[in-house]
Amino acid sequence: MKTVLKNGYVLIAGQLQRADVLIDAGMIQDISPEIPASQNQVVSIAGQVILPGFVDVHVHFREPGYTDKETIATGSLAAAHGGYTTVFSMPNVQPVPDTPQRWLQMQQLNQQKGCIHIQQYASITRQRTGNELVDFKALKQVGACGFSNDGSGVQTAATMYQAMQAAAQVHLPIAAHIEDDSLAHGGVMNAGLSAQKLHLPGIPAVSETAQLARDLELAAATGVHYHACHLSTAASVELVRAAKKRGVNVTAEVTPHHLLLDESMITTDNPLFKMNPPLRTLADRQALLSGLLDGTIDCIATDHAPHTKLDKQGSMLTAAFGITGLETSFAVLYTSLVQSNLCSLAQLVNWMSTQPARIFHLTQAGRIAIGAPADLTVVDLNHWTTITAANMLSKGKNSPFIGRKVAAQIKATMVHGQWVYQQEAK
Ligand SMILES: NC(=O)N[C@@H](CC(=O)O)C(=O)O
Ligand SMILES: [Zn+2]
Ligand SMILES: [Zn+2]
Repeated sequence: MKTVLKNGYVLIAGQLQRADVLIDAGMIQDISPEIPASQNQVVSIAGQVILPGFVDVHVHFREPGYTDKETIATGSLAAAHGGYTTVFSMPNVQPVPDTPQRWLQMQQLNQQKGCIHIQQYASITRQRTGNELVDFKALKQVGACGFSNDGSGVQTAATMYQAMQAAAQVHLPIAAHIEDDSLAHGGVMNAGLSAQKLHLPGIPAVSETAQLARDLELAAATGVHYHACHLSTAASVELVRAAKKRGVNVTAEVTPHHLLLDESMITTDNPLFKMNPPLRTLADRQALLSGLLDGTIDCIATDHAPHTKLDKQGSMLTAAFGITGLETSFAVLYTSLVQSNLCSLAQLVNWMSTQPARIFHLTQAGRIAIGAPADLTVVDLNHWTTITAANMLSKGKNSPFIGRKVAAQIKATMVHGQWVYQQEAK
C-alpha cells in the first residue's frame, strides 16, 4: 500500500512549502500540493515539516565490547529519535574491525540490529594503536566507508603518511581524530581560565593544531581525502581554510557541543562537560560557527559517545571522555542557531543531511526528491519542551544539554518508507 504524508511542509529550494509526499516501495513517488487520499494510507502531519533524514558521519555504538554503554539497537534507535537515517560508526569497539573478517562481522551486526542505515569505519592501524597498518585494499573490497583511529590520533607521521597513501589508492577517506599525545597528556578540559580556577589539568589547543598542520601537509602530498573530525579551535578552522584555498582535499566536521558550549560554562568539576577534544573558549566557538557559515567546515557530526552512569560519575579527573548527541542535536541547534537568526533552517539541514551525504559520496541520502529513497524525518518546529534523561532512548544519559529548553521536536523518522521512530501520541 502507498503512504501519503498529508498537509505538511517540505523544504524545497531552501523554502518551506506546503506539500504532500507520496511514498511507495520505500521511495518518494510524488511531491505536490494536493495528493488524493484514495487507495493510499494517509498520515496527517498538519503543520509539521518533512526534512531529509539526517546523516551523522561520527557516532560510537559500543557493540561489540562495551554493550553496557550502548548497543547497535539502542544507538540506532537513539539516532532515529534524533531524526537520523544514516550514521557512520567508529571502530573503537572490541574486537576492532581491523581485518576484512572482523569488519564483515561488525557489518553483519549493524545490519541485524540497527534500525537505520549504518556505515562502518575500519581502523587505520591494527588494534587501533601502534604503527602496523590495516589492509586498506581488502577493507575497501568488503565495504568499509573509510578509516579512522578515532579515540586517539595517529602519533607517528610516517604511519599517517603511509596510511594516507594507501587510502588514496583505494579512494577512501581517512577520518582523523587529531591529537598529539605528547602535548595533551593528562589534561581533562581546555587549558584555560576555567581549568585554572578548578585546579584541573588542561589540554592545550596546540595538541590539536600541531597535528592538524602535520596532517594537512601529508594530505597535500598524498592527495587523500582527509576528513578532520570534531574541530575545536579557531586556529584549526584557519588551517583548514588555508588548506582548502590551496586545493588540499580536506573536509571537516564540528559537533553541536563545540558550537553551543564553551569552557566558561564549566563552573564545577562536572564530568558531563568532559569530552575530547574539550570545550574551548568563546572565541573558538565563534570561529567554528564562522567556519561553518563560510563553508570551511562542511558538516555537523555529533560524536555521540555514550557512557554508563558509573563511567561518568565523580571528578573530571577520572571520568570517561565523551557525551551523547544524537537525540539532542537538531533541537539544540535549531533553537540556538535558527531561532536566533544565526543561520537559516535550510543551512542547518544542509549541514546535518545534504553536506555529510555529499562529502562521503552517499548519492541516495541527504535529499528529498521524486525517485529518492524515503529516508525522512518529520519535525515540529513550534513545540517547546525540556530535554530530559527520561526521554532518551540511548543507554547513555551523559548529556550536558539535559535541562535545556528547546523549540523543536522530532515527531517521526522513516527509513526506506518504514517508520523507525514515531513519537507516542499524547
Ligand atoms: N569524544 C570523546 O570524548 N570520546 C569518544 C572518542 C573520540 O571521539 O575521540 C569515545 O569513544 O568515547
Ligand atoms: Zn575523536
Ligand atoms: Zn568520536
